[in-house]
Amino acid sequence: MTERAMPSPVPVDAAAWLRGARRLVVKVGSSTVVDGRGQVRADLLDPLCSSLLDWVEGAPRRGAVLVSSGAIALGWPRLGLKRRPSTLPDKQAAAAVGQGLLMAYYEQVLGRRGRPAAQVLLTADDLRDRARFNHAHRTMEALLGRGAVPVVNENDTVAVDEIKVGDNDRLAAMVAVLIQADLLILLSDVEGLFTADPRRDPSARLIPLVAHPGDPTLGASVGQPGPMGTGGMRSKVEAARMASVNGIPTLIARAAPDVLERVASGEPCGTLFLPSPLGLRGKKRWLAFYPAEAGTVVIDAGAAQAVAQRGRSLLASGVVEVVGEFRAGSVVRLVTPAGQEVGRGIVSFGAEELRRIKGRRSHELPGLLGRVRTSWEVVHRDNLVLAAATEPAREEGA
Ligand SMILES: Nc1ncnc2c1ncn2[C@@H]1O[C@H](COP(=O)(O)OP(=O)(O)O)[C@@H](O)[C@H]1O
Ligand SMILES: N[C@@H](CCC(=O)OP(=O)(O)O)C(=O)O
Repeated sequence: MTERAMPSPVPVDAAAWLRGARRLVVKVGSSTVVDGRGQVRADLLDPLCSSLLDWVEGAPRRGAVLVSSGAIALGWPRLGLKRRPSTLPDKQAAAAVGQGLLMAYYEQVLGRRGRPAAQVLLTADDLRDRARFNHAHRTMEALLGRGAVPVVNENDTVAVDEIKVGDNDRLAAMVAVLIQADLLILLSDVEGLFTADPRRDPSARLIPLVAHPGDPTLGASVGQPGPMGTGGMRSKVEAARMASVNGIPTLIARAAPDVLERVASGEPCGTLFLPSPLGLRGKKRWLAFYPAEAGTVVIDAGAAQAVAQRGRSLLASGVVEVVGEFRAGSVVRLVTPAGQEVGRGIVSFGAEELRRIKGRRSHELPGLLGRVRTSWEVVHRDNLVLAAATEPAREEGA
């Protein structure tokens, strides 16, 4: 776990990010939304929603998205179940009941301020496909442009493992990328990221600032989620990493009624994860989040260095092995022979062709494939994002 000072002029207090933000994503976990009796925690959420709208109305062209968990926790008592369900059909049934209750609450509380609450239910498939991602983006823009508050949750009723994002922390990071948010706030039942699970270790200390979210040792100390939570602190750290790679800072803080005011006033609270100075843009943002890779391309040390450190495209001469079956245009993982992930990218050749040309020089390729092309890059650098582990080397010099 690292607590390094940030050497650059990037703001290291959440207040500056919040003040300057135009787009904000706030995620509330199940324990924030639902009490032990299966009721909405209106005492907490009413003021929280109200301060969110105060922030939106505090400057022109601001918009906020709420990512809200709680459908299952609200739904199972209403469905007459004795305890939180453990089977998928029961969880899905509970979510179907609870999601309606959740939206009824948000419509009422946001409606008091004249703001429509817009239910947006997403699965990983909606963000995996570039065309669907763009549709979702346009819908969000339309909602924000008209002053609605999108209330996002995973589409639990239909989501099975293959199409699940899996937890709402990651979903919130994906939504932050989708709307090009300036700040992601993950609210939970804990002050922020600690050096150890504070429920188990009383000596655990709060980490106020994470300057390098890509640091692989970060998260080594995280324990299990709380009784209502799904992903726990691990998924929050992962979400913060995703956001950081995409140039978005993340604050993890305790969900208090006045938490946004406290952040805005500059009071130190929570853990702030700084964005990577090499924040991705456009297609690369999407690519970094593309959850399913169609195959793996093993590349040699020279190619890994060219791609990761010199910002070059991947050429056939650097390809050592091709794993899996995929078509041209698929997303593949690039790894070294030792298995270290270099990045992911959109490949210009199908697996079968790539096997024929691996290790060969560009001038040999027309003869091998029996056709000519204007470019022979296997993965063009514009279609490539580096793995978090390879980012810091470039960040230092940036
Ligand atoms: N290193 C850590 N720092 C902070 N919290 C941790 C850590 N390890 C485990 N936790 C636990 O993670 C819980 C928050 O995650 P979770 O229960 O999933 O919340 P939510 O429902 O808000 O998403 C906290 O209650 C805390 O006990
Ligand atoms: N989609 C689920 C929540 C999933 C989830 O990630 O929950 P949490 O860890 O409490 O944010 C629901 O609405 O019940």
